Amino acid sequence: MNKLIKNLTSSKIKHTVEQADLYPKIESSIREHAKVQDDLLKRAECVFAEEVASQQKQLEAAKATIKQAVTSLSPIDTPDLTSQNWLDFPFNTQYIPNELVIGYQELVIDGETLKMPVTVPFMSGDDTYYYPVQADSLEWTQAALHNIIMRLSVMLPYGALFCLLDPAKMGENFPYIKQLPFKRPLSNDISRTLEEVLDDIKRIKQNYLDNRTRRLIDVDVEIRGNEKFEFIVASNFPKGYDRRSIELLAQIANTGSVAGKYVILQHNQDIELPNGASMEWFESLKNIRASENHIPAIPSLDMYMLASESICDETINTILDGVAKAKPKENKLEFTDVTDTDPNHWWQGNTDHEIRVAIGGTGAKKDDLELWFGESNGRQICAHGMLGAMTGAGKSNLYHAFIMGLACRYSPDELELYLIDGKQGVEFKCYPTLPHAKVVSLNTSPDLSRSVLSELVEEMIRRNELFKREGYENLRDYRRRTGQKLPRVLLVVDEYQTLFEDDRDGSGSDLMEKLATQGRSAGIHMLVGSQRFGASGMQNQQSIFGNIHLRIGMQMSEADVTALQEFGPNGKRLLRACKEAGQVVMNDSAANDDKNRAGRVTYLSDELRVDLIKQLAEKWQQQQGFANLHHSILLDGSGQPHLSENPQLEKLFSTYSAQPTQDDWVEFANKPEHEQGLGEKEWYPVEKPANFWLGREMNIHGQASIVMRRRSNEHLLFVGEANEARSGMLSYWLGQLPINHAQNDYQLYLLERAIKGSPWHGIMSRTIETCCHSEVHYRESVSEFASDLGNIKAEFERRQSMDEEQMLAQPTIYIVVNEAQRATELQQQSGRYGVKEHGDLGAIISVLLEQGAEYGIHIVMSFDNVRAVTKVFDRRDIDLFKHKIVLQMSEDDSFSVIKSRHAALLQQTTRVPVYALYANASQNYPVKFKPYCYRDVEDHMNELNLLNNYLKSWSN
Ligand SMILES: Nc1ncnc2c1ncn2[C@@H]1O[C@H](COP(=O)(O)OP(=O)(O)OP(=O)(O)O)[C@@H](O)[C@H]1O
Repeated sequence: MNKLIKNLTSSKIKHTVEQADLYPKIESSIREHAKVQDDLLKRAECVFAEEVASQQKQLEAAKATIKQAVTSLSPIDTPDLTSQNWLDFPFNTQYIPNELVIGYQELVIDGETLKMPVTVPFMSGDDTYYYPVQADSLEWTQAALHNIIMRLSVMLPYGALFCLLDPAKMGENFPYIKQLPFKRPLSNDISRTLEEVLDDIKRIKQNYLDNRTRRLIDVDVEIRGNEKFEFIVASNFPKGYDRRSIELLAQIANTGSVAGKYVILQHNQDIELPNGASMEWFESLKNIRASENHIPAIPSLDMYMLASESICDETINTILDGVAKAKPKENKLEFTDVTDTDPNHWWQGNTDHEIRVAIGGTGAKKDDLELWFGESNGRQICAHGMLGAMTGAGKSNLYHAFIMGLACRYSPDELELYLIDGKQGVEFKCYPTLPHAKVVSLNTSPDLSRSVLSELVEEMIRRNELFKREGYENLRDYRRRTGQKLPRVLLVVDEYQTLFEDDRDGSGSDLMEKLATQGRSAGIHMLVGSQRFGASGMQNQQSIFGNIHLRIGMQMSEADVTALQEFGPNGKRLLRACKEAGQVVMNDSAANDDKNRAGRVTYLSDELRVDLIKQLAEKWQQQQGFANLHHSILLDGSGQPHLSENPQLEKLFSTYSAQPTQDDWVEFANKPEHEQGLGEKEWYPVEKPANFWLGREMNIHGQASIVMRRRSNEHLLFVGEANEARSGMLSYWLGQLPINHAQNDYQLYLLERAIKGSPWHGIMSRTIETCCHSEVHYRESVSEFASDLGNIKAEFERRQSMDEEQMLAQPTIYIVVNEAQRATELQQQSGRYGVKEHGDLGAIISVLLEQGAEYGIHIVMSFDNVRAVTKVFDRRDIDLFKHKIVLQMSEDDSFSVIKSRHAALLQQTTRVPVYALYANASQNYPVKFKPYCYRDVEDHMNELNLLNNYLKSWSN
């Protein structure tokens, strides 16, 4: 610039432009220009200095960040495992190692050397790795393997399974192998071990993976459950490997990562591969030390990678002790993940062609495992199902998830449930108030379970006849064309083998076959469960199983899986993998082994179940405008029945608001039992029939009752030791007199001989005081009773001369003797020729037994033993009791009272519940039932009060 000015001001140029008068202008422009340039330079210098300062600042900040990052690395990312305090590490979280630390880089910052972790991509892709090793690097690469194994143990304390291969030194290179909580057992033949790994890969692919979920790592943890990731680590490969085992290992390396199996090799390149084997077989194997695998922390800094530091035994022990104590977090798939529990969204389903609900998930989805019965839209049929699972496998929970899922989806007029628990089962005890539950049976005896099936078979026949009559093919057709909401029925039987126990005539198999083959068209489906699929004693197995299209298996013993016929090889492989409660394999295409679906059932807690049942019950009650909550028919095999639970009694009082007329009684008696009537066709008012409920029969509707009429020998005899049953039955019999007779329509003469001070004394008087309002003659002394009998005899003689019309107007007379064994005055005495003869009282009773009933005079006697009966009556007299109720007794006694040994078999297996037998002279077979028993005063009073309240409702 100065040079330019100098030139311009030289004399020569000055002279040239002087005349033009330009010089001053040029000079001022140049000076101005020079000044601008100077300013610019100064400003540039200034800006540069600022930028340098800012960059310096950034560099310092970056250094601080790096320092901070390195010093606050979490223990799982720290390159040096030995430097950590593993004693305090919680080992309670799973960290999926998408990036695995395999060593460190050193970075010097301000004179301080920092160790930066070096990572490789790991479980996120198909990466498998090898350490290339020559003889001199064998040792440090072995240390690197230990580091990786320990780091994976820390990261996946209950999710890592190790398969540590060291065939040449037989495991010596992994001295801590025993301490690892999860390791694959190794067989002497390495190929066999590797084949097992490959089998496992197949199983996992089948079990969890599909188009949507391609890798185990992507499967929901709730569904994956305790399925582990496996790390196959081979030391000093290929020493000790033959061609086959290398081929298998390569196959695992190439295909295993999707199934969570990852291979890491220490490849000793000084050892030649066996003939024909090639490292090329390992398609995705990467050199772990090659820098392209690493994600360097600061790419622009050229740093040297060092291997992991060797890890000391103490650290290994501490880590493995911690891992051994690690408890997996419970990964439950919750019922609420799958089912909408908002009552406003319930009951949207329609059961025209099927019932279907999700009970869990198979893979990435939580709700794609469905159970269904009916005909799917594609016309696939699934009539019935069978569930096999060992105890603890989650069978009960599956029933609950299914039942409650259905109950939320379908309203009670779309679906009815019959739920039968096994012999000792009370799993379904929460369901009586579920509005869908029609029958709930607990502690179900074989007889009882068969009777429920029998009821369903009858329902099936009724339905199929209805469809046929009205010209419809099946339930779907009927519902669609008539718009009638006839509900589908689902029968669930837990421990279904009970059906075939003590089943001499094969009726259990028969009933099951009928339902299996014809139930579907009537919309009746069964889900039966047991520990095994088959059941001993089951007949017609082929025909039954042919209609069980759905098979559900849960965890089972190895032997049971092997013996299974209901699943093919694929299904069995999946079943073997069911290692936890809730894991399930389903196949809804009977024997098609390609249709297996494996997954996990949702978990439904007891509290939630009870709460949902309550809400469902309330919703139904509101919707129907019922005064009371719904109550299903509850059968309990273990307890005695209560009169207050008798649905026929309830029906009688709810139907008639006053004492029923003769016509009402005919109507009620003729009504079938499934409509809560008596199912009694022979009910003629001229015979003044009276019905007495004495207990519950071993079937759904059957209430054990006797009808006493004005016909010959209509008398009642109770015999047996069980006092609570005899006293119970007799007292409730007494309580029912006013149900059958209006006031003044009957007279009761009762001799009570129960021992004063015993628990049985006072039962009858209490009943009479509470319930009987008619003419009652209660006696405890035989002499008073004797005079009553004298009067009755006179009345009997009076009635003998009456015509039918007059007779009908006479009240019925009941003569009752309780604890008759203690009324010795009734006993026969040896006569003059050693022949036994009736005394005065016995003679009257004998006459009345023979002829009294036609004249409306009935005798009811209760004895605690058969010997006492035979002391009062001879064989002929005993036969004059048309109705006999006997309790457990010896065979001889049973023969002498009911002419069969059935009463000797009543309490064959248990003392409770108490059973009784009703032998009716005009029926061939005695009927077993559970009698109403006397338990204690409070219970007795409650029952009597209820009865009295009913009776009062008639007199108001
Ligand atoms: N789907 C599930 N998810 C998680 N845990 C479950 C699941 N199902 C069951 N369990 C757990 O397993 C335990 C046993 O389940 P469940 O009572 O249903 O088994 P079970 O096969 O009916 O056994 P048992 O025959 O002995 O009654 C339950 O207490 C529950 O904690």
